[in-house]
Amino acid sequence: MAPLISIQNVAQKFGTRTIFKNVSFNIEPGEIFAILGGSGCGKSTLLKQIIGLLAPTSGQITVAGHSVADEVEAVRKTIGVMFQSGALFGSMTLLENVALPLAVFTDLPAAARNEVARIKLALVGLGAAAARLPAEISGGMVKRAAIARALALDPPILLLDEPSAGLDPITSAEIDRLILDLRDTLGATFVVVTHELPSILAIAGRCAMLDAKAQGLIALGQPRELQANSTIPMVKAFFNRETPS
Ligand SMILES: Nc1ncnc2c1ncn2[C@@H]1O[C@H](COP(=O)(O)OP(=O)(O)OP(=O)(O)O)[C@@H](O)[C@H]1O
Repeated sequence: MAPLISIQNVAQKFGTRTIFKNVSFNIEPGEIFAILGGSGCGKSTLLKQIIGLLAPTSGQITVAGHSVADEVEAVRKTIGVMFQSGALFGSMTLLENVALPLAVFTDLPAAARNEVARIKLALVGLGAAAARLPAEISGGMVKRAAIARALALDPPILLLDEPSAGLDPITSAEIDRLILDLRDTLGATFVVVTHELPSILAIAGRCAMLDAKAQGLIALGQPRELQANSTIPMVKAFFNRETPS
């Protein structure tokens, strides 16, 4: 099967500063793929490149067979994004937040948009909270609602930037469970940026680790395999919670 996302020899420079170079890996349909690495190594930059918000300095990215450089509109139709901040509109109910992409990108009438939004909220366990405002719900519920909004247009690929950030361990584990369930029920592919080791071990089939000092990829593989066998100090340190030697 062709890879769903193909990243080939990708580099990003800002001015004369290289963030990363020679980054290459594929993501297969149905995977939950984690992108890891310390602050500033370029995780969010790579997500922006995948959705065509930032053109790589060099290299090629294709998504579902479409070149991001040449066919960005086709690429965007295949991807739902949850940004790090969650970014729900505070003055809108959860139902209105989830229905918003349907109003912007489809010709569905309001009643149908609301019905789809209700279904997406039910999928993430928020069926009873449709009329609430973001300020009235917990941090975990905000993340769920943001995931529901990313699902609004039924994209085959979901990019989640730190879905567990700021959550307690139990709520974080509930978000992990939700991601696994959505992958299984929808057959969607997930690309998840995260720092949370328990989440990575719980959900990711494979992961890629970027490193600022190495200016690129330092590990690619199954998390438990990397945890057990990597000899790279930064990778060992991350997976075994040690100070790098
Ligand atoms: N548009 C830009 N112009 C200049 N520098 C940038 C730009 N965007 C990002 N950077 C720099 O590139 C580096 C990588 O940023 P990025 O946000 O991708 O890191 P990250 O791995 O997602 O970090 P974090 O875990 O802190 O979110 C950082 O040093 C950042 O300051």
